[in-house]
Amino acid sequence: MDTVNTSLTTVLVVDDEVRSQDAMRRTLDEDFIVLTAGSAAEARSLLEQQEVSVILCDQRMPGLSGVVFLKEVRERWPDTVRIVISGYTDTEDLISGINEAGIYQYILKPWIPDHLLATVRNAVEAQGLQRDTNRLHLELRSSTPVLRERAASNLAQARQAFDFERIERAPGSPLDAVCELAARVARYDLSTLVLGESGSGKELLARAMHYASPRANKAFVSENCAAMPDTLLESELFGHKRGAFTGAFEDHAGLFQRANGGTVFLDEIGETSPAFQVRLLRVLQEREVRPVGAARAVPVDVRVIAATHRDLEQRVREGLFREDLFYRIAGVTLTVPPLRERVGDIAPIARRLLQEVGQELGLSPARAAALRLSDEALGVLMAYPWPGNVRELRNEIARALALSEGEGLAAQSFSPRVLQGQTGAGLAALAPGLGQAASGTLVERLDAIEAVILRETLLRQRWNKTRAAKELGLSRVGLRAKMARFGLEG
Ligand SMILES: Nc1ncnc2c1ncn2[C@@H]1O[C@H](COP(=O)(O)OP(=O)(O)OP(=O)(O)O)[C@@H](O)[C@H]1O
Repeated sequence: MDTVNTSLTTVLVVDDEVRSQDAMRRTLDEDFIVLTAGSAAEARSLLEQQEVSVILCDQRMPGLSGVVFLKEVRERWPDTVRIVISGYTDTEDLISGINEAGIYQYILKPWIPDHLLATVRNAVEAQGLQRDTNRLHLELRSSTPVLRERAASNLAQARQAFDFERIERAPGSPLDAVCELAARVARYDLSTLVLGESGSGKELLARAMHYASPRANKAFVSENCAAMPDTLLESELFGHKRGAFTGAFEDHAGLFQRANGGTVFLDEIGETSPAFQVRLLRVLQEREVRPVGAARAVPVDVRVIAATHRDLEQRVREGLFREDLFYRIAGVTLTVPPLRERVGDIAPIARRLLQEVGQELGLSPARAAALRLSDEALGVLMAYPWPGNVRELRNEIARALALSEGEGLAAQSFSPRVLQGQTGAGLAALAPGLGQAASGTLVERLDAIEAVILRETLLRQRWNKTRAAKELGLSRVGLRAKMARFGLEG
């Protein structure tokens, strides 16, 4: 069992296979504190000792299935985000337990490191936002005048928190035009498609639209359509009736019903299967959902905002996305540019994130507001292309702030990949290294080329040695030996 650690975001991996534990740790430990447990008993004992934000639990463990354990976790530690990892899509046990255990996401083996990392990052964010939304809607439903008054003031706060003005940007930013159009269409029930790379701010924009619309006092619910197989996604969005499938012990209202009167944000719509697209199209056309196993459909009144990082029109041309659904969801299309195309936005966004993260780390609002970013630190942030966009910037600031002392961030606190300033720089950008290959013995020249290839791969893989070794067909040990030989450090 791991030693106990204290940190902002802790992820607990529960898996009886040490090799899987290690693989997950390697994928996650740049961004999170990762604890591992080989059994439910070990996991319980860790949970009793410290706060854990996310649990990744293998479905197959000796003596106890993942979802059964996660059901217990839900009861005892309800704020924990629960993710199950399984090699089996439709086992009865999994389906029956998944709703009761309140599973945030379901990841199929073999999992892909980037996807796993993105899922956990999203889960951490969702945890914070969901808590706020739940509180707000609980209070709005409550009936005493005092509580209603409080709820109204919470709604005012939410409106302020998700106002378009809170989408940080520099004067003249390309985001101005996007926000202006979004604000203009927010009050109409036009279906909206938000395009943009992962982490660029699509959900933030969708939320701002919701709170600027007449639907603001109803729920905003968000679902990542790439996260689960069709059967679960359908049950999650449209609900199911008791007895609809093995283990459906109770009626379950889907997100569309729960968001009635409000807004449903469907993230990663481009990843949905043709079968699911047909069902969604029917719901949107008929404005009613039929829960799985139900005889009758239920009318729903929701505004749908969909998002994707894909070129959806291209997918339509390739026959991967239904054209009729595309036109149904893309009444208005908004495109959030990647952060590298709006370098000017980095300074205001970084300052905002520094304050937010400072408060999350326990600083008072006044002390968090006093945190400063040195010019040198800002220069480093502006030189980096941010492939993971604002989400990556946020994680970098959180990490750097946790490591630094004093009143602000110094450039040295950033991680090596950000300090290097470039990812995907390519061989051309590393020409000085190649210059050394122009003279010397054959062995010396080949060495120089090898060093350049290693460095380029490591930069592109953000110094993740497992991925770099895999790409180059080396073992991790072999890669480390070569890095030591060429003086490369990550
Ligand atoms: N302009 C901005 N100002 C302040 N915070 C921002 C801005 N853009 C994004 N963020 C923050 O960055 C994080 C990622 O944004 P968001 O979740 O909206 O991205 P996304 O495009 O929906 O990502 P994904 O497609 O991966 O779900 C969130 O914490 C969000 O609040």
